[in-house]
Amino acid sequence: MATLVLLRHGESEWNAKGLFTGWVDVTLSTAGEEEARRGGRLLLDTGLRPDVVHTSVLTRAIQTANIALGAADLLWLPVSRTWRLNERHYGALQGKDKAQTREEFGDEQFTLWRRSYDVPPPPLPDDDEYSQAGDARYGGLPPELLPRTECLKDVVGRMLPYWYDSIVPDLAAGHTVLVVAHGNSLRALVKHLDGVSDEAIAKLNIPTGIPLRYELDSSFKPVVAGGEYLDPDAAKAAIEAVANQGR
Ligand SMILES: O=C(O)[C@@H](CO)OP(=O)(O)O
Repeated sequence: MATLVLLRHGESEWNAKGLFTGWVDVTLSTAGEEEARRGGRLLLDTGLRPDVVHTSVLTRAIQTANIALGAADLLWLPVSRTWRLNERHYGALQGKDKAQTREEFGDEQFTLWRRSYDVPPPPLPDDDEYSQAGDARYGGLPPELLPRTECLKDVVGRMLPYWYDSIVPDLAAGHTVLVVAHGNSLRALVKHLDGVSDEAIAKLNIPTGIPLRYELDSSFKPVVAGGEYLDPDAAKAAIEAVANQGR
């Protein structure tokens, strides 16, 4: 048996403003910092002690990991960072207001772009103010791997190599692993773990700042489907709020 804990970053400045964010590197809001602290305290209070941490290379996930680990008195843990755990690249929607996008393109198109498994938004031009084309943190990536847009299926495709090559070996070594990432990169991981269908994943949302614990069997599959949020009541309300964004 191995233990995996998933934590979505706390509310970001752009979550608070209702903007599509994707790879734009925004920071946590004050409420998001508090959510990250609460996440760390939940780990401490439930006696769930990670041994290693994996995050994306986006500031909001790194801040969340630092704040949560600080609250759990675990700032010394080893941390690995990878672009493969980044939020979904939201293409031409990055920087756009969710409610305005829904009004302009209609509910069907909005929901298709936001939650369908395999329909990406239009690509983001490299000269757009919200492009990551010149961002130093991706300088070491082969250019063909740097996305200009992604659907969830693309995120599953770029996240899984990291799951198999870096996270599974930690689990196999007996470590309790904490993954601090994003709404859609965690949806991609949950889809893989729980074998969620392409249709059903559209309805699955991840709340900010509430640790989700999975016990995994020897094949690294969940013993209990869907795992267990450390604060189930708070998670229920927060999941609803994510589902209703832009409405
Ligand atoms: O804007 C984004 O990058 C994501 C997560 O905040 O939004 P959504 O939940 O709409 O996919």
